[in-house]
Amino acid sequence: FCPMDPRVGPTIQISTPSSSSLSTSSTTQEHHTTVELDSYINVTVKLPLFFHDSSNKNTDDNSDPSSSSSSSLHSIYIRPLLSDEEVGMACRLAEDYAEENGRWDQPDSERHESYSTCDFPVDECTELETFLESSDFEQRLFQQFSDLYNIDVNDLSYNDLFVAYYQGKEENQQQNGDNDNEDDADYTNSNIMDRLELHRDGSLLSFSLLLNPPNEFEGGGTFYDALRDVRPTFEDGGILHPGGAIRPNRAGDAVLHCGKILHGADVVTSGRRIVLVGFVDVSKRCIRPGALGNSCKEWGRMDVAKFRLKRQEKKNHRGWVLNNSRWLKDITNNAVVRGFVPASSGVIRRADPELCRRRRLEMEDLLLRNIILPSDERGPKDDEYHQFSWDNEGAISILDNELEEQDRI
Ligand SMILES: O=C(O)CCC(=O)C(=O)O
Ligand SMILES: [Fe+2]
Repeated sequence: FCPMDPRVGPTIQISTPSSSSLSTSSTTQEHHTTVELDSYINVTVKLPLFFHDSSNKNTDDNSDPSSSSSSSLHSIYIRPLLSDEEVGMACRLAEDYAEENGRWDQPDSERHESYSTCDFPVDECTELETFLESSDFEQRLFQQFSDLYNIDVNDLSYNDLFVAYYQGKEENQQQNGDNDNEDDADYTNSNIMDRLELHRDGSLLSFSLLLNPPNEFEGGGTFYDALRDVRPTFEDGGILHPGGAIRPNRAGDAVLHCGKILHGADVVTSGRRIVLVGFVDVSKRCIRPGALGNSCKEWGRMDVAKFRLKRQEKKNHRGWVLNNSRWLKDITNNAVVRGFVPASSGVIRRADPELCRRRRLEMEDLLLRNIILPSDERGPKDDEYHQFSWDNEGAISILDNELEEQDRI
């Protein structure tokens, strides 16, 4: 066993939810969701570990016990959150609203500046918002997050909740079939998205809940860089796919994950995929100060390496001829002294995509081990405004604050 080997298989658990964790029956509600959800399966996919701390062989040294093992954030959880009946209703309400208002025709770059998606926020559509409220959706979701990550529901809050739409490029072409200019790729492909590139969310926790039936599209799902080389096994219920995509096999199932895990939406090759996506913030009292800032600095370094290589490549030459004749007049014809400096191999080496990916995954692994403080290290439960006194804690926590203002990074 080598902890550095990303090909270590995932730990996948399948179980039916315990009625205590997901009971949706409520005597106070007029509608009846009963415990239908309990009959659906749960799947948990654990990310391989990438970080191997060779300097910390001494197990007596407990200077940073939090970084010594994987945490609940290393797992991706597929959980039923809406019943068949509920998800059918939610999907219809979302579709009607989006169609009437043209909300899925192009990415909304005002709401999500980087990595825009074709979407609309739930609070824009009163019918859907009211329906989700009447179904106690938030309570169900937060309870699920709370159970999975050991965070009090009072420490969770929505940062964003929206319905996103992906569509295969083929469908776009058919829809625009009256256009007979085949060269006009922009027109035939339209602005509708078929995927979302790898990114991290601004929120610590995220989910995407499939609203339409999985037989309405091919491809799609949420994919994770850390699962790229993990081989699916028959035990995963057909949910994990080669390349690292997780595709729930029933509408109403949600994929819950830490938003800081590098992920994206896999290409929808045909049909349309509608998902309810949420970014969920965790109060600062539960977060280790500086943890996110440190990881971002490392990830930034990888981006800089890539950028430097691109710049070097643009120069389009293989090196620099030294001109030492000004200083070494007597031996100007000596080729050794004249010299030739090749374009920096260090720049090429540091920007190697696999090396950068490995380093990014190591930092991600460390972040997942560290970012949530153990319950006994969390500050007092306080009113929300207490969060903002953080600026006193120095530059790194200010960096954390700035990062939190972004929706996707
Ligand atoms: O579509 C998905 O499953 C993932 C979407 C996502 O990552 C996002 O909207 O930030
Ligand atoms: Fe995301």
